[in-house]
Amino acid sequence: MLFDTTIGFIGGGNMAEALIKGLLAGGMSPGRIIVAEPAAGRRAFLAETLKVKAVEENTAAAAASQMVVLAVKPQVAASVLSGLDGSVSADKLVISIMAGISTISIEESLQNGTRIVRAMPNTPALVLSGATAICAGRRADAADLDLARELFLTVGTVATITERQMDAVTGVSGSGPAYAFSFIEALADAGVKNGLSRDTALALAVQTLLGAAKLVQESGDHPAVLRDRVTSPGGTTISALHTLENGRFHGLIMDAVDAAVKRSRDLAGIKLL
Ligand SMILES: NC(=O)C1=CN([C@@H]2O[C@H](COP(=O)(O)OP(=O)(O)OC[C@H]3O[C@@H](n4cnc5c(N)ncnc54)[C@H](OP(=O)(O)O)[C@@H]3O)[C@@H](O)[C@H]2O)C=CC1
Ligand SMILES: O=C(O)[C@@H]1CCC=N1
Repeated sequence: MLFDTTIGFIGGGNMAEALIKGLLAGGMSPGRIIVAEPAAGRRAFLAETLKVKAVEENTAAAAASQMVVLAVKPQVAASVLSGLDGSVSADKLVISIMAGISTISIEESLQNGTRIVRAMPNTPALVLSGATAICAGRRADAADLDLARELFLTVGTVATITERQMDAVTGVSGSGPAYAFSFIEALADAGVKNGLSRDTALALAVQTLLGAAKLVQESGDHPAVLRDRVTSPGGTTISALHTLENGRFHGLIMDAVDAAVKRSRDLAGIKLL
């Protein structure tokens, strides 16, 4: 059971905060959560606002926990993993949310038979609307995947995938909120350009994205079908869509995701040993 588990976060940044908030909202006791974070100000913030234990040493958080969540940047993975020494004993479940870093490389770096589950969450987890994909490392079993699923279900939806699909997930839903934020910003800017106040333009843009996403989700209709229902013959929408397609909107989004997928594959090249 997830809520009977003690969880140690290595790295107390954006994603750790989002996941901890979800766990607490789901009913987890803050006393079961310990975060290792080098920045004193950040430790104080996490301890004060979330009432969790925040420590400086990664080994202290790992040693005190049954589940260890690796929530540091991939670029510091090598030094963090080597610094964990024996604090991650083989009986612990390790969950890595680091982009690009494979379960095999973490297994080889820890060298003690630890079970690893890899996950790719996203920042809407902060408002319990995240989308996470998980996959098992070589030694993780069904119970480990279930526990990880329970963890990420506290902050949104969870899909189980193969590790080969993890780079694609990173490009689509891991990085995806950033594309959506850019789209919302551009839509609001266009409203301001055409005379709306900034507040009104932003509120309309946000609700339009929220509503459109909800309509896709709840209707089950293909987005192209729903788009046709907005697009009156000779109307305004088709003029806008024409402009988007002249700018290769569809292809541009696909190219952008391809770039993120490629970067995720490149990050896998970071040597952990
Ligand atoms: N942000 C996102 O949308 C997503 C991120 N991820 C993955 O999650 C991981 C964390 O990302 P995110 O939370 O955004 O990043 P952040 O930079 O916000 O968080 C990382 C935290 O780790 C701390 N840190 C740095 N060095 C160490 C160390 N040696 N030991 C312990 N902690 C350390 C950082 O402190 P300081 O700032 O002082 O250096 C920071 O607080 C990354 O691997 C990323 O790929 C996955 C999905 C989505
Ligand atoms: O930009 C990044 O590398 C991380 C991984 C997915 C979202 N943010």
